[in-house]
Amino acid sequence: MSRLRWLTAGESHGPALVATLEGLPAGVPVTTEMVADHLARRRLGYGRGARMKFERDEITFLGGVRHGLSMGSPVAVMVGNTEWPKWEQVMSADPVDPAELAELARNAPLTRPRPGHADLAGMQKYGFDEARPVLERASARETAARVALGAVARSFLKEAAGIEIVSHVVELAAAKAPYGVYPTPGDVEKLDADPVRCLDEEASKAMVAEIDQAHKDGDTLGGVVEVLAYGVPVGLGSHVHWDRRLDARLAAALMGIQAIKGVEVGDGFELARVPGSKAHDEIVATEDGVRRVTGRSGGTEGGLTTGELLRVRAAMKPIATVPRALRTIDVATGEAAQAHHQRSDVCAVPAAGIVAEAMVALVLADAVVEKFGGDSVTETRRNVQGYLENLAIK
Ligand SMILES: Cc1cc2nc3c(=O)[nH]c(=O)nc-3n(C[C@H](O)[C@H](O)[C@H](O)COP(=O)(O)O)c2cc1C
Ligand SMILES: C=C(O[C@@H]1CC(C(=O)O)=C[C@@H](OP(=O)(O)O)[C@H]1O)C(=O)O
Repeated sequence: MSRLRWLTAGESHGPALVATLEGLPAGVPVTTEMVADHLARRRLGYGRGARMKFERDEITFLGGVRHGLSMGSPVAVMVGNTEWPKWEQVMSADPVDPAELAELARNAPLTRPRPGHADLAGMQKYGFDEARPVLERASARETAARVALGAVARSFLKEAAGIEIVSHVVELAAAKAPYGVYPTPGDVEKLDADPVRCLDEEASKAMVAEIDQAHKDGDTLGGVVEVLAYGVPVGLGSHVHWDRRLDARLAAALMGIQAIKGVEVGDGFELARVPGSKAHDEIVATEDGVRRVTGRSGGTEGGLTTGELLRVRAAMKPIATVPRALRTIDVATGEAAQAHHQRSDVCAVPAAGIVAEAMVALVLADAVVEKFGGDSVTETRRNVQGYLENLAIK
C-alpha cells in the first residue's frame, strides 16, 4: 500500500502553494530548475487566460533536498503566487478592518455561483454566503503544487527504473488526433512547442480553430489527454485487493484533477464495443522475451502492470467560467441572475495534460517504492534490477 505520502495546501490568490512528499528515497536528483521546467510546461497551451501571461511561479525548496539531491526526509516545496500583493487584504490570514475591505472591488461578495464550478455546493456544504472561500481552493491553481511534486517523482522514476512519462492532447472539442499514434520521450520538445501539445499538425490546427471559434462565441471547451509511461516494469500494483490495483489508483489520481470527468485505461470504453478476440493483447514469445502483440489493455491486467507501454486517457469538461455567462441565482436575493465572470481560460486541456503526467508520476513512484523499497535510490535501482533479472518467466 501507499508508501509515498503527499499533500498540498494553499489558495489560488494566497501568498503561495506548498506541497510535501514523504517517503522519497535519498539520492534522487532534485533541483529548482527541474521543477521550474515542469511548471513552465504547465503554463503552456493555446486558450489559457490572461493570468497565465503575467503571473510567475516562484519556487523555493523548504526541506528534503541538499545540493541537488534528496536526503530521504520529507521534501517540501513552495510555489509563490506573484499576484499576492494585489490580494494581501482580500486573502489575509489575519483579520482585516471591515471598512478597509469594503473599499476593495476585488473583495465584492461572489453571490452568483457558476454552474460547473464548486461554488454553489461548496457554499451550501461549508456554510458560506459567497463563493470566494470555495473557489480559492477549488481552483486549478493548486495543480502547480502537484506538478512541482510530479517533477520530483519523475526524477525518482527515471533514476530508479528508467521510467519516462509523456503526454499529448488527443481530442479537443470535435477535433481529434489520429488514433494509435503514441509520442515517445524524444517527441516532448516538439509537443511542448505545439500550441495545443498535439503531435499531428492537421489535428493541431483544427484544435486551435476550435479554440478561436469558442473564444469568438464567448464559450469554453474541454478535451482528452493521453499519458504514456515508458519503461514500467511488470508487476507494479496487484490483483489481490481493490485498492492495490494500479488501474484503480491511476483512475483516482486522474479523476482528482479539477474538471476531469472520465478516465480510460488503454482502449477503455472502446473495449466494451468489440468482441474479446479484438479486445485483448495476445501473448507471444520473442527474442526479447514474452511480449504482447497489441497494447489495448494500456499496460495493466488484473490491476498489475504488464511491462508493456502504460497508457491512460483523461477527459476534461469545458471550463466552468463561461464568458457568455450561464443562468444561476443570486444567493443573496434568491433571484435569477447570470453567473459571475471576470476572466478565465477558454480551454486548459494542454495544461491538464501536464498535470495528468504529474499525477501518473506520483502514482507510479508510490508503486515503485511499495514494490522495491530502498532508503536510497541506488538501493531501489538495485532491487528493480535484481527483480527483473530473476523473473521466473521472462
Ligand atoms: C489546468 C486547469 C485550468 C483551469 N482553468 C479554469 C479557469 O480558468 N476557469 C474555470 O472556471 N475553471 C478552470 N478549470 C476547471 C476548474 O478548476 C474546475 O472545473 C472546478 O475546480 C470544479 O471542479 P470539477 O470540474 O472537477 O467539478 C481549470 C482546470 C484545470 C485542470
Ligand atoms: C491560476 C491558474 O489557473 C486558474 C484556474 C482557475 C480555476 O477556476 O480552476 C481559474 C483561473 O484563475 P482566475 O480565476 O484567478 O483567473 C485560472 O487562471 C493556474 O493554473 O496557475
